[in-house]
Amino acid sequence: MAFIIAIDGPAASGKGTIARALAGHFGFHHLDTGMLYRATGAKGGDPVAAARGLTPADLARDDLRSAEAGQAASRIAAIPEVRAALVDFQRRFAEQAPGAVLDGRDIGTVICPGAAVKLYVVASDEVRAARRAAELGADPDEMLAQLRERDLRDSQRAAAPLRPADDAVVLDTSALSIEDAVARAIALVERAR
Ligand SMILES: Nc1ncnc2c1ncn2[C@@H]1O[C@H](COP(=O)(O)OP(=O)(O)OP(=O)(O)O)[C@@H](O)[C@H]1O
Ligand SMILES: Nc1ccn([C@@H]2O[C@H](COP(=O)(O)O)[C@@H](O)[C@H]2O)c(=O)n1
Repeated sequence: MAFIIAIDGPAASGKGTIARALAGHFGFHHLDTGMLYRATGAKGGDPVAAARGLTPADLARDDLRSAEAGQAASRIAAIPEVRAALVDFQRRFAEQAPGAVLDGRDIGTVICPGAAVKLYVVASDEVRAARRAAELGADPDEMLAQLRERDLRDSQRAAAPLRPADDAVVLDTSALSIEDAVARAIALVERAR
């Protein structure tokens, strides 16, 4: 049976950074599930048809990491039929041997509720905005407003809202370097293996 690590949390909290590092450390597969929603939103047209017809080329677009793509993703991610269209792919990905790390918003709660390890990665709003602004070369205040708007939409939607699973371990990266955050995550996984 595959060893599944589920990582959820609000925007720019460091989920992807930790997920990639864990996958590299343990030799596991990694899926950034936010890219599925970003690619769906970026396709335009009917979002349900877009999600059902996602192709590798859609996921390889070079404009998916932008703030605009994040906002578009968050809007279409509230549509239950869009989410339903992406479930099977994510669950199949998670079952790959020897293990998989998936990061997103509903991995521990909906996609992989039986995951061996569940992390809920958080950081203060200001720290997240500063990190994302530095990454995108954007204004931190504008970033702060955008992240808060996205988090609110993601946590208030009826379908698979952003929230920690009851059995998730919360990891606050506000005051942690990337190296320290990754070291803590590795220690948590080691404990569960
Ligand atoms: N502990 C940390 N210290 C400093 N910078 C960090 C830390 N963790 C992540 N970062 C940086 O913050 C930014 C956001 O991190 P990351 O992309 O991992 O967040 P995320 O939660 O996956 O975001 P999203 O929700 O948009 O997918 C990146 O530029 C990353 O390099
Ligand atoms: N499992 C997931 C992953 C993402 N979303 C939505 O996509 C948006 C973009 O995600 P990023 O991780 O790339 O920032 C995000 O704001 C969510 O609306 C989701 O619903 N479920």
